[in-house]
Amino acid sequence: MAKVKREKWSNEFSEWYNELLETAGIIDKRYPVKGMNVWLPYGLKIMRNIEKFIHSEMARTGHEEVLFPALIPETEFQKEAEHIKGFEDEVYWVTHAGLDPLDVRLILRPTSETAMYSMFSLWIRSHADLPFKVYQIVNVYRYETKHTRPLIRVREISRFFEAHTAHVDFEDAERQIKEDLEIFDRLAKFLALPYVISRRPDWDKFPGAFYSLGAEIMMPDGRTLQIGTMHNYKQNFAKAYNIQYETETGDHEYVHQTTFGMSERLLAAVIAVHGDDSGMVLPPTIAPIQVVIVPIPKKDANVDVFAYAREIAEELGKAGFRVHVDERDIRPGRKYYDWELKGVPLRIEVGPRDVEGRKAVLARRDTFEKVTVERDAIVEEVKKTLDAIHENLYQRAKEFLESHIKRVDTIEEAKAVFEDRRGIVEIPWCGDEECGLKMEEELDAKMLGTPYPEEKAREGIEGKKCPVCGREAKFIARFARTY
Ligand SMILES: Nc1ncnc2c1ncn2[C@@H]1O[C@H](COS(=O)(=O)NC(=O)[C@@H](N)CS)[C@@H](O)[C@H]1O
Ligand SMILES: [Zn+2]
Repeated sequence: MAKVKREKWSNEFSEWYNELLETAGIIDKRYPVKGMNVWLPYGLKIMRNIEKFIHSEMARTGHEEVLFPALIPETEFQKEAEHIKGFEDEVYWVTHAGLDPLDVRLILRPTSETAMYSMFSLWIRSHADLPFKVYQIVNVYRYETKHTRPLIRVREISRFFEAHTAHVDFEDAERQIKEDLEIFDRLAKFLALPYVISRRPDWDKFPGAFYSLGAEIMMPDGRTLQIGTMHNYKQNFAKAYNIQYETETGDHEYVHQTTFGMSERLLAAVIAVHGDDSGMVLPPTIAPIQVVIVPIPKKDANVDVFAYAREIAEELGKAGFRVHVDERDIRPGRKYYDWELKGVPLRIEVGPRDVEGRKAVLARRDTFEKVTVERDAIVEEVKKTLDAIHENLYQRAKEFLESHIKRVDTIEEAKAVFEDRRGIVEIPWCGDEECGLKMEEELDAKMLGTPYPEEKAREGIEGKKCPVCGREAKFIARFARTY
C-alpha cells in the first residue's frame, strides 16, 4: 500500500481545510456577511448527491417532504419557554417591511419547531393521522458567537435537514428514534464515515427536549464533530402548541414528538476524514465524477488515444458511472494534480501502448496504486476498484476513530490523552451533574454524554468509582475537544 501523505492534513488541519474548500471549488467564503458562504458548482454537486440519499431514505421510511416559510412571528416563537431560552440569543430578527416597522416582529428560523407546530395542531386530529412524519432541507439562521468555520459552524446553515414527527405515545416516539438511528447508520456507511452515538447530558440536551442523542465523528486533529442529532420531545411542544389527537376511545391526548437534524457538516466530515495532502478523497457514492480518463498522446505514435479514451468513457457511462475525459491541452501531470485535489476516486490513464495492447491503467486516489487492466474487462474492473476504494476509506477512518477512543479511570490519565492526541476519553461517572461539570472543567473538554444505547453506557463499570466524588460509578462518560 503506497504511503499516503497526510501530515499537512492532520497537524495544520485548519489551514489545509480552509485552503482546500476554495482550491477544490466547494464554497467561496468571501461573501460579505460573516458566517455565510456561497456554494460553488462542484461543492453543490457533492452536497446534492448527499441530499439525494437523504431524500431516498425519507421516502423509504414514509416521511413526506414539506416546505415551511423561513419567517416566524414572535408570538409563535415565544410559545415554548424552554425552547426560547435555548435560542433567544441566537435568532436573527426582521423588524421592518420597507419603511414600516412590523407590528409583530419576525424571526428567521433557527430550526423549524416554532414554524411547524401550530400547523401540526391544525393538521393532526385523530390517531389515524399518526405517526405523522415530515421533513425539509432548507436554510436556517443562527447567530453563532463562537468561531465560525465554513460548512462546520456557519450562521446561515444552508443545507439544514430537519425531520419532525408526531406519535400516539412515548413508545412509538422511541421507535422513531430507533428508525432515525438506522437511517443515520445507512447514511454514514454511504459516506464511509464511522461514528459514535452518545446520549447528551441533561445540561446539554436540545432546548425543549426530554433527551438528545448526538452522532460524533473523529476529525483529523483529534477533535470530534457532531454531524447529526436526534431528539425525543415527549409532549413538551405538543402542550405548548396544543397538538392533540382523538384516541380510539374518543379521548384527547397530546402527541409525543421527535426531531432528527443534520446539515452541510456531513460534507465537512467527508472532506476532513477522508482527505490527504493531495486534497479531497471522495467516496465514489457522492463523487460528481467517479472516473476521470486522461489520454496521454505521444507525438510520433500514430494511434488515437483520444478516440480510445472516449470509447471507454462511453462504455462506462452506459454502465451507469459518472465519467469525464480530460482532453485539455496541458501536461498529464497537471491533470492528475487537478483531479486529485477534487477527490475523483479513480483515474484511468491511456497512452499509445495501451491502445495497441487494448489495456488501461487504473490509478486509485486513496492509495495512489496503479494497476493495468484489460480493455474488455473495464466495466467490472472499475466497479470492483470503486467498491474497494469505498471499503478502504471506511476501514481507514474506522481505525483512526477507534485508535482515538481511550478508556481511563482517572482525571490524570484523561488529561494525558488530551495532551497527546486528544480524541474521546471514556471515564467512569456517578451520573451526578456536578461531577460531570467538574470533569468538563478539569479536562477543558465537553461531555459528549454516555454511550448509547443504555446497556453500552454501563459496560465495564463494575467496581469503578467516580473520579470526582469517589462514589459508585453508574455510567461511562465520554469527553472530547469538539468543533
Ligand atoms: N452553526 C451550524 N453550522 C452547521 N451545522 C450546524 C450548526 N448548528 C447545528 N448544526 C448541525 O445541525 C444539526 C441539528 O441541529 S441541532 O440544533 O442539533 N438540532 C435541531 O435543530 C433540532 N431541531 C433537530 S432538527 C446538528 O447535529 C449539527 O450537525
Ligand atoms: Zn461523582
